[in-house]
Amino acid sequence: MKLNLNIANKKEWLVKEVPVIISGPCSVESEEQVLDTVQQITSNNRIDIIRGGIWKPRTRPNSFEGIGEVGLSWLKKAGEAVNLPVATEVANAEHVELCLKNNIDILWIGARTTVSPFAVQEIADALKGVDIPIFVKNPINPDLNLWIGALERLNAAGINRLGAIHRGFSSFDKSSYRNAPMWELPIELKILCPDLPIICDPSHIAGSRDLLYTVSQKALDLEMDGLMIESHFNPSIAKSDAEQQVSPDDLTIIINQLKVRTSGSSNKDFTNKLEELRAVIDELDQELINKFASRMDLIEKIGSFKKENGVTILQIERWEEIIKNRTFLAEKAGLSNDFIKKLLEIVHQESIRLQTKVMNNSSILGDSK
Ligand SMILES: C=C(O[C@@H]1C=C(C(=O)O)C=C[C@H]1O)C(=O)O
Repeated sequence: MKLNLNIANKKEWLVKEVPVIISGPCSVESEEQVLDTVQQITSNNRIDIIRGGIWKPRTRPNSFEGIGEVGLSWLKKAGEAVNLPVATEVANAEHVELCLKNNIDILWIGARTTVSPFAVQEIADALKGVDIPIFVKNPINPDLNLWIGALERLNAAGINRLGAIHRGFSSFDKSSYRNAPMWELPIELKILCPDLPIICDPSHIAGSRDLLYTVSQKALDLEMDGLMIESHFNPSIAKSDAEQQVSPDDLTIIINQLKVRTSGSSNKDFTNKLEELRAVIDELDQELINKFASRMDLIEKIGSFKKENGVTILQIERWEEIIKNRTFLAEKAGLSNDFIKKLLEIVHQESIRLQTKVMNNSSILGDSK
């Protein structure tokens, strides 16, 4: 099912050329810092929108919580100096009002605000009757409906220059990322609403400069419309997120390295070969489905035996044996360990679901096995 959002054509207001690049400091710190940064990053003529944080939601108190209202005019002036629109994050109605008073061109709702429907509704109400583009960052937890809900609330308030920003998700798992990308969520959003522009924020996903290029390139290969990359004229003295802000020179290097690929090609050799290969994939998928169906038939049979003999559904030893053996086989076949483990997990969940159905297929009035 597609989302029923009434949104303006992204090519008219935002995506003149892929990727749209939004850049600027994590936080506006001083009038000189924002102006210097903006002048230096725009010398490559590749920046479309200037960003700068004014109010910073910090996890713990006593770290830099943003310069506040005074920074709005510095941000706007810096944008005017390079003739580009400026964007900042809002978290409540007062922020919206101050941004509008200072002619900020674009607003975004941060990940910690998107999680709260009350906060999003307050912002949407403050925006009623205002024609301004708004981006919604994904909520910090991987809940697609919260993300969609925020977009719907803004759309219902009359905002139709809408976009989403993918900044990754908080996760307990230790990984090289600051926020797990979980690419499947923005992909699902894109499927549900193909017209919605999606911008990737590699700075918050990566959390460090060295991963910025890889994450940015992946976002473009997943057909995202643009990138929001934090930059600072001197990242080592930045008051917030110093490790993930990039210098103007490094920003240009990253942008120049990016490859923009197209979703199709008119080259006949390419399309013929692709069709051939896809026909083989279609057959293999059919085989996989048949095999899964046979496996699940057996699972149900085993379920009935277990039921007759009063044996539990979950058999940890057998399952551990399966994981050990199948990961060994998969590795020999050149498949990734992570892939096969995830696949087996889903298969096991389905086995348990089916056997639970078999076990419960009786009522207190009479066994219908
Ligand atoms: C099918 C069984 O039940 C469960 C499902 C399994 C499977 O999908 O292969 C394995 C072990 C059990 O946790 C079984 O006991 O063999």
